[in-house]
Amino acid sequence: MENRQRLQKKDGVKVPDPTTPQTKGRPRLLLMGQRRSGKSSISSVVFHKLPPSETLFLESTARIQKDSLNSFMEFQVWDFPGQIDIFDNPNFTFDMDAIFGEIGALIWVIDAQDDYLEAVARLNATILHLHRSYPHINIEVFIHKVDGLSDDYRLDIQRDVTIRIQDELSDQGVENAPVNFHLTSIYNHSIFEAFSKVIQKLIPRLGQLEAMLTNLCRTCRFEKAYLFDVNTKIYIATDNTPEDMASYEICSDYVDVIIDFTEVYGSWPRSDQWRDRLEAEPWTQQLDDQVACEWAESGMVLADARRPIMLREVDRFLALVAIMKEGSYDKMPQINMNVDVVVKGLIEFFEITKPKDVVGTVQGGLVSPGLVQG
Ligand SMILES: Nc1nc2c(ncn2[C@@H]2O[C@H](COP(=O)(O)OP(=O)(O)OP(=O)(O)O)[C@@H](O)[C@H]2O)c(=O)[nH]1
Repeated sequence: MENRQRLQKKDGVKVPDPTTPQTKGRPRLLLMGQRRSGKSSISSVVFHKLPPSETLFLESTARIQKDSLNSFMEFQVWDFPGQIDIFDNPNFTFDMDAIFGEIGALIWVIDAQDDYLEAVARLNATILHLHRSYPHINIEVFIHKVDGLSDDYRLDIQRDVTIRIQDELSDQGVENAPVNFHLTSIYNHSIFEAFSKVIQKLIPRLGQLEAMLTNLCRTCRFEKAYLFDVNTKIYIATDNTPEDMASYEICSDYVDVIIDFTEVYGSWPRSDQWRDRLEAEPWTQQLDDQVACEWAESGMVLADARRPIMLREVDRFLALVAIMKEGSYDKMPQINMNVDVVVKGLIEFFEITKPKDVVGTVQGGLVSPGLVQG
């Protein structure tokens, strides 16, 4: 404790206190890397919706910044000051258990527009330190600021960084360390895509979520379905069809539009005339029965490909967004029924996979959604 206070006075560095109650039991994402590599910008853009151009005015981080995020799952993001090397600090010995004990992932940010050799050397030293005591920590390397670089050059840098790390680790006798690489920029969707991959590894029984979405895509003839965390636009799961950045981008932009729209207009009353039309042929059902969700539901058709996109709110954090095939609008009642079943399954999934001390004892298993074949 004395050490901690001394360091705080000396360097202005706030050392994490392992006894702080709000930090217990939540997976933690640590953002580390050299000064000015872009850590605070990433955290501000992804978790606080800061427009990327405004990161130019961010000040250098002097203390460890801890953010607690109450989302579909509670987790923390710790942003480390670039000038501090926690493994080689003459002023203070850090409490490694307090930092790395409950970690979900270590995100190491490398500025691809700068000379990255020192950053790679520090990352290597960090992996070697961690490997001894915490061999299971996922290390996610964000090769960052790739927006100004050509596609070929990006891949060259990724190859070079990967080789430098793998060579050093194998020279030190460390094989199969869990290190993954992502090319990122705050100026496009790549940073959200990379965070999606990182967060997905923290979700227990992710395979079950993916199976639900795959099943939904098959029965409703969807091209692609995503489960979004609406506040961050991170996708928590998708179906098993190949990854497609363009689909993710359009669905993510759609989430933005709906959120903005809902914030401005909230829910709106429908006129009797409009209601009568919606309840007539071919739907022939009360509108309240057709609208499967009271909160937010939306559909839109892309003019170019005539592919509808649908969005359905799952709870206040999550939304299901899917790209349908051409002509799917004719089958909307059936699709709505299936989506409804999956939404219920998703709600149940998150109830069951919550930490036991939050929900108490859980009995029974997941409901296997009974979908109606299209
Ligand atoms: N071109 C480009 N610039 C970026 C990107 N991300 C961050 N930057 C810029 O990089 C600079 C440094 O960003 P910071 O987020 O302050 O860096 P940091 O790693 O938190 O720095 P310290 O707090 O000193 O450790 C800012 O001017 C950002 O605008 C990116 O994806 N592309």
